[in-house]
Amino acid sequence: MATSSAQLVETSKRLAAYQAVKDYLLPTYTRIGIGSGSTVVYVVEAIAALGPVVTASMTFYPTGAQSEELIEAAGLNLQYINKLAPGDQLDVAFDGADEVDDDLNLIKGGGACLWQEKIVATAAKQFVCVADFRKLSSQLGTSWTKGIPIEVLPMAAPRILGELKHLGSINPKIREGLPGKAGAIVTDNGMWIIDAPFPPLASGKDCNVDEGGSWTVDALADRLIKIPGVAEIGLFYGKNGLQVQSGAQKPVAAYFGMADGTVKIKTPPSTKA
Ligand SMILES: O=C[C@H](O)[C@H](O)[C@H](O)COP(=O)(O)O
Repeated sequence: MATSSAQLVETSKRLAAYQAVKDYLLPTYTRIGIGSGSTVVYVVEAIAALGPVVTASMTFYPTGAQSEELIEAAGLNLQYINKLAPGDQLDVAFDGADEVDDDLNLIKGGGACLWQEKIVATAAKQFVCVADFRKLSSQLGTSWTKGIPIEVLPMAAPRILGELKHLGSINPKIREGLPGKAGAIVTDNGMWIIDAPFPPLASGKDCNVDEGGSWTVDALADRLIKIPGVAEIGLFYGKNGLQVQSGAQKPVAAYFGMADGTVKIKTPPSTKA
């Protein structure tokens, strides 16, 4: 029987997740971050498959209601990031992405989780991204064209939409809830999501938007996060994950399940900070 494209995507997610867990979950680790989305389901499956001999000494930190349920349903030990002592770190965190560029900048938040994801990813010594082949991209905004997800305080949403248009976003919109349910989608944190499409974002620090050019990831992210009422943005950017232990928003590695059954692993250049 021919494999449907939906099956191919699921198989790819699974491949990436199992390989990432094999490479990055050491049996000595005790604190592990678990992100959100459909690819992370396979991360939890791969971890649970290791059995209690390996996982009983581990504690798992979710990034929202979905991953909390995943952890509990798999019989893994659940703990919350607010219980992590100041200065303590997770050994590793796994999470998905909506788009990944050549420098491992990410767009996240397609499933309305991003704020807690950023807190958990940056609390980890190593953040590892898992995805399928559709997420590979040379520039953010090329394959994920729905816009950058931005988590906002509801009362500030109209003003933020105006600011985003001013910065060059093309038709930013408040994300609607489920079909048949009127009103905006509400995040795990009681916020709304605005999806803000921008032309494809170059990587790096130089910004020439004032001369009619386009934004770079870092320049746009630095502007968006400063808009009053913005709680967090779905751009994971800045120093690469090999440069800083904990605090990095970018992964130390991104795993992509490919359509041909292989796994492509992208890592950042190991340049000094
Ligand atoms: O809001 C959702 C999260 O950022 C997800 O990690 C992201 O959307 C990728 O999800 P999926 O693995 O379902 O493609």
